[in-house]
Amino acid sequence: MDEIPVKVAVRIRPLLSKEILHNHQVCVRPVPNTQQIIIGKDRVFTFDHVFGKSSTQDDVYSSCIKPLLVSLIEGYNATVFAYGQTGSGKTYTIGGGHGAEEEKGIIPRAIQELFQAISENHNIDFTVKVSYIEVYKEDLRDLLELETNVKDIHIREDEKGNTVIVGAKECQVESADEVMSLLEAGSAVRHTSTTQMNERSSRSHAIFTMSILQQRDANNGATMISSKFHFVDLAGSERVTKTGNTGERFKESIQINSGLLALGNVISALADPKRKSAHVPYRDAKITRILKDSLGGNANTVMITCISPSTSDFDESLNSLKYSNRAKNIKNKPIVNYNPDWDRIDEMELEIKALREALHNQQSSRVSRTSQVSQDWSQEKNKMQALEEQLAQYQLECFNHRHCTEEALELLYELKDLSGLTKSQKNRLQSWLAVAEELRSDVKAVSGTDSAVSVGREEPHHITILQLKRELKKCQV
Ligand SMILES: Nc1ncnc2c1ncn2[C@@H]1O[C@H](COP(=O)(O)OP(=O)(O)OP(=O)(O)O)[C@@H](O)[C@H]1O
Repeated sequence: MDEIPVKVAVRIRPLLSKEILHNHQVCVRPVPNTQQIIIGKDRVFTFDHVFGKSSTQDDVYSSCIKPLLVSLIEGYNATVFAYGQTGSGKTYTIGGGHGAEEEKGIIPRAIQELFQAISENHNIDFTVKVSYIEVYKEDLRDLLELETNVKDIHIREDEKGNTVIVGAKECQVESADEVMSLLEAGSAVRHTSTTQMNERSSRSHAIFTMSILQQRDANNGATMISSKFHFVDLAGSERVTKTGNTGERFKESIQINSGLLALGNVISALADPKRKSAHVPYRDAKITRILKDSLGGNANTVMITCISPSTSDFDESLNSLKYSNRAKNIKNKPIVNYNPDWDRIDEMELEIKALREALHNQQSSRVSRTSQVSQDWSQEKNKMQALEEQLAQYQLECFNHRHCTEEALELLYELKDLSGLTKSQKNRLQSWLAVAEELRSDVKAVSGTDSAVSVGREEPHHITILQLKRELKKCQV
């Protein structure tokens, strides 16, 4: 598997009218007939492509993107990402679908060319799908389906380690016009706002993806090939002091800068010549997770660094050039993606796994609630049982008392009939009989009617339990 370096292009935009008005000077320019750029008096950098202020959209597309589109159709994944300070020309270069024909950026041109190639390749059956998401303050938003909850869009890795975004809408498209309307609709709802540095500043990282599936003639070898082209318009790096951002814009700046810092750390780790097994901090931000395959992975990648020519932006431009200079050392290993069904199955498996996890979490919270209820219920049941036993015990004691009283009474009556008792004995016997009679009527009052007792003579506590159980059932209903 060949290693191919990430290609880095630098584009210098022209001075804007307001900069000309304020008499800004130019501090950076291309060195004629080379791929070099000079900033300040003598800082020179070399890149794969350098585009000066009069470069056209077509120049950038033809040199940087056309080869990627060719490789896309061959089955390789491709990525182009625009990096640079706020207001340096990233969105202009990537192109959100607006503007006159010659002003159209990379995406509209790639769409046009892809459908041109499809119409010329009659023996290949193409299926094209597009998705469009943004990373806004570390949340993923579906720009083609705004109703989708941000929590339902996830970045996952399939078993081969490829990055997949699950949960975002993928629209199957049949024509360039159809893709253009989706691109325009998505770009219109992207987070943008006016800042001191840019009238229409992108406040999010946007990722427009075209996925193509090709079914080729079986005689030509592989039957199915799939590939993806990511077009990434990063939010611009910004100095909070310079932008004067406050409130919500300030919070956005912090998130934007920390995402770009994470990207810088990934680039540094990958570009370090001493790196062999060193950790690459892809997981530090959503944007670096999304770009994992494109930086050090299996895609053909082009980074386009946009810079402002103005002396007032000297520091930012120099930083961008240093950042991009490092990125040149990143090596990717592009591969052709055969049998996309497997990839689709992997994606579906990941989706199922995510759904299973969600279901499991839901179930376990329900189980814990149910187990609390059943715990309470079993405590109540135990209490009832203890009460039942206690009552049965009382009932039994009561029965014994009554039994003793009855026997005592019988004996006393027998004694009463005996002759030869002294008067005082007769008197004592009489008073015992009175006490015993009284006791019997008390016990009767407590233990119920005679009939109940007569049945209960055998097993009085069972009757109580049965009654209690009936009462219990009534309570349970
Ligand atoms: N090569 C160019 N030729 C002419 N105008 C340009 C060029 N590049 C950028 N501009 C103009 O500069 C302004 C800022 O450009 P753009 O919005 O693309 O910057 P950005 O880098 O995307 O900014 P942010 O990060 O704030 O979104 C726009 O008015 C755009 O039309």
